[in-house]
Amino acid sequence: MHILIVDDEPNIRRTLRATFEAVGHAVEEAGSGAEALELVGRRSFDVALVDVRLGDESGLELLEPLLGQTPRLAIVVITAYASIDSAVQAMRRGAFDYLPKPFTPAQVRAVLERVARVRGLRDRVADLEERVRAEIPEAELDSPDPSMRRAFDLARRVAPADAAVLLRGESGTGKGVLARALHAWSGRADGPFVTVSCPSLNADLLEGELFGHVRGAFTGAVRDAAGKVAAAEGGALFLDEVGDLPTPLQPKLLRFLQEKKYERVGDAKTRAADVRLIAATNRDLEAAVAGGSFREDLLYRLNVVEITLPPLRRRTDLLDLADHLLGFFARQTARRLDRFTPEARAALARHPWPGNLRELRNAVERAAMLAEGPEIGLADLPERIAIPPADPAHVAVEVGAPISLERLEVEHIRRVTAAAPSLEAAARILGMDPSTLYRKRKQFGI
Ligand SMILES: Nc1ncnc2c1ncn2[C@@H]1O[C@H](COP(=O)(O)OP(=O)(O)OP(=O)(O)O)[C@@H](O)[C@H]1O
Repeated sequence: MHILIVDDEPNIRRTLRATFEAVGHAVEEAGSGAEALELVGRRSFDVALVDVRLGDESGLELLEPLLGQTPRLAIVVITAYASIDSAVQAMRRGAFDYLPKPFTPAQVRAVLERVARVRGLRDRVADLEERVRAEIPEAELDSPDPSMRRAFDLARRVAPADAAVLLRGESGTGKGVLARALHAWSGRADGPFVTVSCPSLNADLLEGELFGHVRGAFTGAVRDAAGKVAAAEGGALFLDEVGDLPTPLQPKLLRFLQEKKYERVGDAKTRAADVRLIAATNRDLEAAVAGGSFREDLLYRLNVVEITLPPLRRRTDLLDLADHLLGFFARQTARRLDRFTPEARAALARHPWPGNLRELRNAVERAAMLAEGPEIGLADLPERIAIPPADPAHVAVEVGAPISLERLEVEHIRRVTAAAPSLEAAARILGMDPSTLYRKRKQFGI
């Protein structure tokens, strides 16, 4: 490390220099505050040891300008009187630690080890954030919006614990992205992150997918399979849309949460797994509990920690996000895309975004492809965003009404799905593949 010693006593400087150089650090000395600032202006340091008494000056006054120049600098304050007072003051002003005089070489080394450890952790967090971004390159894991900031702060705080986390929010608000980030910020980051999507056409298939099965356990089980719980060993299992977990599977998941034990379908052998559970839902699970489709005890096991993501239309940073995504797609397409026109911004701000971030991302990606100049105009946005509905309250959504085909499609899918006994049945009525129905529900935020 590069270490700066700021002390007006040459003897102390000499002793410290010898201690540090003996273990391979590079050292510079300053006898006054002015000298220290001069040196910091010229090159970067990892650690500064600053004596509280610098002749007539106070070392404490030096903290702010030093940190102003190098925010990452770890400042260790040396105080002759071992006075708690000046140490507390120093820490309040951003010092990393303090050393009471007289100190032994072992104490000095211990402080440096702490600096190195904290620095290592900080670098690791930055590295992990980078990896999450690489996986979802447009992900913005910071936000000035108060409710988003609360959500990100909470996620960072609970990430290291092994407790189950329940992510709530409408479709497309970023629950999947946050689940990955949470995992990347946890101590299990080197372990796998495995996703299971709970809306399934068949409880048996889902049970097999989750816990594994032996050959012949059910139709289609042609060979033994280990399942996703086993695949997530040492890492995290992300249960997407957990509100759609079929009722027969709920007691099995509950047992797994309580005991970390499970059996493969068709196998009597009990197996154990070390897996952290992250679940997401866009449903009102309390209402599902009241209606009897979701077990209350399972809900209380899943929501040890609950993080709610706000819908995009309520976020104060909607336009910042649009700018962020525009920057991302400009880089990706190597095109010059500077900004949205004021009209386009107004349309973005007015749109209700039923598909939330997913819809915004898709709209910006599309606009980035269509736009000719450096500005994104109204014409580059999808019609439903660019043109506000004439008077939505008075135009009935029905065949032949003056509305777009898309609005009709959304309404039709919504009604058929609500009336059908299962998603499979709804897909059959609509004449589409169940996976297409699943995708469309996501796309339109149904
Ligand atoms: N933090 C973010 N920054 C930028 N884009 C994001 C962020 N979070 C989500 N998105 C965008 O929105 C899309 C949808 O996010 P994600 O799949 O996490 O939502 P979700 O809430 O899990 O949706 P669903 O409930 O439908 O599964 C992502 O693919 C990404 O493009």
